[in-house]
Amino acid sequence: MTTSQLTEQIHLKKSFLCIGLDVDIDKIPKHLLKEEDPIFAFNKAIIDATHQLVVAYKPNLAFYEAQGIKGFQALKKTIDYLNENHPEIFTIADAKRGDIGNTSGMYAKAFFEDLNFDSVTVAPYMGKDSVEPFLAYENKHTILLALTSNEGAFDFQTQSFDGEELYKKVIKTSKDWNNGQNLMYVVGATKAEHLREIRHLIPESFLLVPGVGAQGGSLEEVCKFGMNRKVGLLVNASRAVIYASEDENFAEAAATEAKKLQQEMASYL
Ligand SMILES: O=C(O)c1cc(=O)[nH]c(=O)n1[C@@H]1O[C@H](COP(=O)(O)O)[C@@H](O)[C@H]1O
Repeated sequence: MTTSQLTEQIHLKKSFLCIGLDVDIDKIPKHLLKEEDPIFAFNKAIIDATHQLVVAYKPNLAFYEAQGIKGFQALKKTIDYLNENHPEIFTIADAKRGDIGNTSGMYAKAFFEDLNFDSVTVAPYMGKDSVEPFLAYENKHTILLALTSNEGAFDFQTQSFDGEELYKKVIKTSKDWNNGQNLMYVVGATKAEHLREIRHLIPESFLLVPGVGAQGGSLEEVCKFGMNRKVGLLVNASRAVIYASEDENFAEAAATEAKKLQQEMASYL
């Protein structure tokens, strides 16, 4: 999917919501455990109830890997279900990968070819040759961790080296990498006050902004400082939406939470 197609969807749905499919088998409604594939059953119900309100879904790989082969099968079924039924929805493999070049090439093949995700999250720590194998794919997007939502972001990312904060160096340097036009960046909603400066560095790039809902980030602040003339934002919520209820009506409850976020987003568009 191209960024123009994504922007089109944002205007069509009046939403830049991404729902994080961070499915913890211990948190899903108990009645689903008798299903052959409880994780997929949960995802399918959430997708069926919310697809009109969102422009992206983001399964976090950790939740699937934690369930071994069954988790991988559920992930594969989920991405296939999305690609078959909702090809207009942007998909993000939240895998936070990045390794020496030939290994990154294999990660890129896994997420872009085998699983056919539109994008993958990548850590910048190993530099240019660890990220370029992802960038080589046309119409696929590499979402680089810039300033993350967690407390540990202050350990390295906001530290200054040669008078410049590391996350800014990451952003500036990455722009010159081959196929840098395929980059998007992660900026945590809990760090919204940094968005204004980030927008000076990358006025046009899409930002994936996790951290509203369970982590307490403000959607209003994110929009105020982070929105560009083409919107340029994907705001993710996982737990606050998908675990809105533990009862049989869990998908409806998730849709209600998603609708609240979508309506707030519509008011900023
Ligand atoms: O890359 C991410 O998506 C990510 C980056 C970041 O800085 N902070 C962050 O919370 N995330 C992910 O976004 C999701 C947030 O989940 P909730 O806090 O439940 O909404 C999780 O899948 C996190 O792994």
